[in-house]
Amino acid sequence: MVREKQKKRQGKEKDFFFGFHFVTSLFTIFPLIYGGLDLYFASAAIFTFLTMISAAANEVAAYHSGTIVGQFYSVLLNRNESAFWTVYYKASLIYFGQTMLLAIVSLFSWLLYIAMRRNLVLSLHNLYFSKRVFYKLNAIDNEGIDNPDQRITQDCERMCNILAKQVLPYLLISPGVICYYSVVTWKKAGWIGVAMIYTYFAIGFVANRILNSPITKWAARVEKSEGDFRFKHVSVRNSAEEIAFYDASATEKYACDRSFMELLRRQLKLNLWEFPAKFLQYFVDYYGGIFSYLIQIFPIFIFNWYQGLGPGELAEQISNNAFYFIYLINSFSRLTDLFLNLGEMAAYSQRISHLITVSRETEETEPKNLPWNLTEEEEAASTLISDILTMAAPSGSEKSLITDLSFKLPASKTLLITGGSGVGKTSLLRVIRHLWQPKFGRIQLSSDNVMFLPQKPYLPVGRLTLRQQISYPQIVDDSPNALLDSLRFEKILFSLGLQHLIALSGGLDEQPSFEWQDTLSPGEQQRLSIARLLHRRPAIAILDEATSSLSEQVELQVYNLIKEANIVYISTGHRHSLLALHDFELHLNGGSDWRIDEIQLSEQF
Ligand SMILES: Nc1ncnc2c1ncn2[C@@H]1O[C@H](COP(=O)(O)OP(=O)(O)OP(=O)(O)O)[C@@H](O)[C@H]1O
Repeated sequence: MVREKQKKRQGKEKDFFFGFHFVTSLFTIFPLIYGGLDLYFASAAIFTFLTMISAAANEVAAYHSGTIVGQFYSVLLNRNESAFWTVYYKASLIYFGQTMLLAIVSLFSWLLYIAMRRNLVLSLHNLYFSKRVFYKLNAIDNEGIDNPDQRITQDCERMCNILAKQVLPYLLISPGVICYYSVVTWKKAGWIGVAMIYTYFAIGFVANRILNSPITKWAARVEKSEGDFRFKHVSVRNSAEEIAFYDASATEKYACDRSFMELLRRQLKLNLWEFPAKFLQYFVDYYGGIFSYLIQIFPIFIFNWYQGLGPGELAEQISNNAFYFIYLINSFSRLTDLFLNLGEMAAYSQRISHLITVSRETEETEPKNLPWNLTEEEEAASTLISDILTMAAPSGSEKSLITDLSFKLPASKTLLITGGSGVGKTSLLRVIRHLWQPKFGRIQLSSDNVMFLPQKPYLPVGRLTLRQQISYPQIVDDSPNALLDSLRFEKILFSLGLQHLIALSGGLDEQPSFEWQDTLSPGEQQRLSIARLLHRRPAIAILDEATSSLSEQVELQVYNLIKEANIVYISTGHRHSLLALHDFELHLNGGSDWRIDEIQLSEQF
C-alpha cells in the first residue's frame, strides 16, 4: 500500500503554478540568499540595495532625457541659436549620465546575480550533502524530486538571473514611477487621461494574466524534460563501452531521440502558450505609442488649454505630454513584463523550494535507540554484533529481507557473508553503514574507524591525480604537506601491480588527460580501491564483492596485503575460494533462514 503510494508520488509529474505556492517558495528560498551573517550574505543585501538605487536614479535621468526633446522643438521653432547650444550641452550631459547609469545598473545586477547564486547554491550543497540527502533522493525514494542535480545547477542559475536582472531593478520603482507619471498625466490631460491609460492597462493586464496562466506549468515541464534529456546523454557517456559491447547504438539513439522529442514537444507547447501572451505584450507596448497621442485630444481639442501658446511652446508642450503619457503606458508595460518574468521564475523557485523542503524533512539515519541487550564487555569482545535484527528494503516494502539476525563476531575475526543473488547481502551492509534503517533490532561494529569498498568501484570524475584517487575520500589540496609521503603511495601501487599507473598519468601528482573510470579495467579499478584501503589502514574494512573482477591468485595476494596491514575485514561474495580467506561465514537464505558458522581449517586449505 505504502509502496503503491510512493510509486504514484514518483510517477506523477508535479505541476507548478503562478500563485500562492510561488510566494511561499520565495519565503523558503530568500533566507538562503539573504539570511546569513557573513560578508557574502551582506553583499547580496548591499547589491540588492545598489541595484535598486541605481535603477531609481536611471528613472530620474530618463525623465530629464525625455523632456529635453521638447526643449529642442522650442528653441528651434523660436530660431534661438544661443538657447539651442545651452539645451544641446545640457542634453549631452543628461544622456552621458543616463548611459552611465544604465551601465551601472547592469554591473550591480550582475554582481547581485553572482552573490545570490553563490549563497543559494552553497546553501543547497549544505542541505544536499548533509544527512545523505543526495543518497536518499537518488538511490532510495526521490520524493517526487526529478533531477535534483538540475535544480541545483540550472534552475538556480535561471532563477537568480531573472530575479537579479529583470525583477529586482524594477520591482520597487515600478509603483513609484507609475504614481509620479499618473500625477503628471492628471495635470496635463485631466482625470480622463489617467482613466483612459489605466483602463488600457487593466484590459491588457487581465488578458495577460489569463494568457500567462499556463506558462509556469509548461516552463516547469520543459525544465524537467531538459534534465531528463541531459541525464540520458550523461548515462550514454558513462556507459559508452557497455553500450558498444551490446551493440546497442540503435536502442540508445531511439531512447535519446525519444527523450529529445518529448523535450521539443514541451518546448513547442510552451512557445504556443507564450505566443498570445507575447503578442499581447508587444501590442500593448507598441500601440501605447499611438494611444498616447489619443490622450492629447483632451488638453488641445476638448479643454482648449493651450490657446495662448506660440508654436515653439506648443511644440514643447506636445512633445513633453507625449513623453509623459508614453512613459506612464510604458511603466505599465514594464509591470506586465515583470509579471511575465515572475511567471517564468515561479517555475524555477518552486522546483528549488521543493528540493529545500524535502531535504530539510529528510531524517537522519543514524542508529535509533533500538533494543540492545548487551553489556560493555560483550561489545568490546566482538568486531560485529547483531541483535535480533530485522530489516527490509526502504521503499515501503513489507517483506523482510532478513529476520531476527543475532550473532557476535569475535574481535579480530573476519567474516564472509554469502547467499544467493538478491538475498540481502549488500542490504545488510547498508544497514551496518546506517544508509538504511533496520525494522527492528540493531547491528553494530566495534569501531568507527571503518572503510567500505562498494561492489562497483567509484573513481570520481574531474581528472583527479593518482594521489587524490588513492586518498579519496580524504581531500588532497596542493599544499606541500599534502604532497608528502610519495614513497608510501608508490609502494602500495607496486604491491598491487599498479605501478604502471604512475607512468600512465605522468606522475602521482600530475592531472591526467583522461578520466580514471573510463580508462582503467574493472580489475584495475578494484585494485585502485584496495590501494585506498591500504593507504588509509582503517581498523575494519567492509568489502562488498570488492575483488570479484580479480583472478583467484590476485585475490589471495590482495587479502594477504589487507591482513598484513592489520585490517579486520568483513566481505560479501559468491566465490568458494573466499571461504579460505575468512574465519566465519554468515549464510543468508532469505527471512529467518540464516546461519553463522566458524569456517573449518579443512575448508580454509
Ligand atoms: N533502494 C532500494 N529500494 C528497494 N529495494 C531495493 C533497493 N536496493 C535494493 N533493493 C532490493 O533489495 C534486495 C536485496 O538487494 P541486495 O543488493 O542486498 O542483494 P545482494 O544479496 O547483495 O545481491 P547480489 O549478490 O546480486 O549483489 C533486492 O531484491 C533488491 O532489488
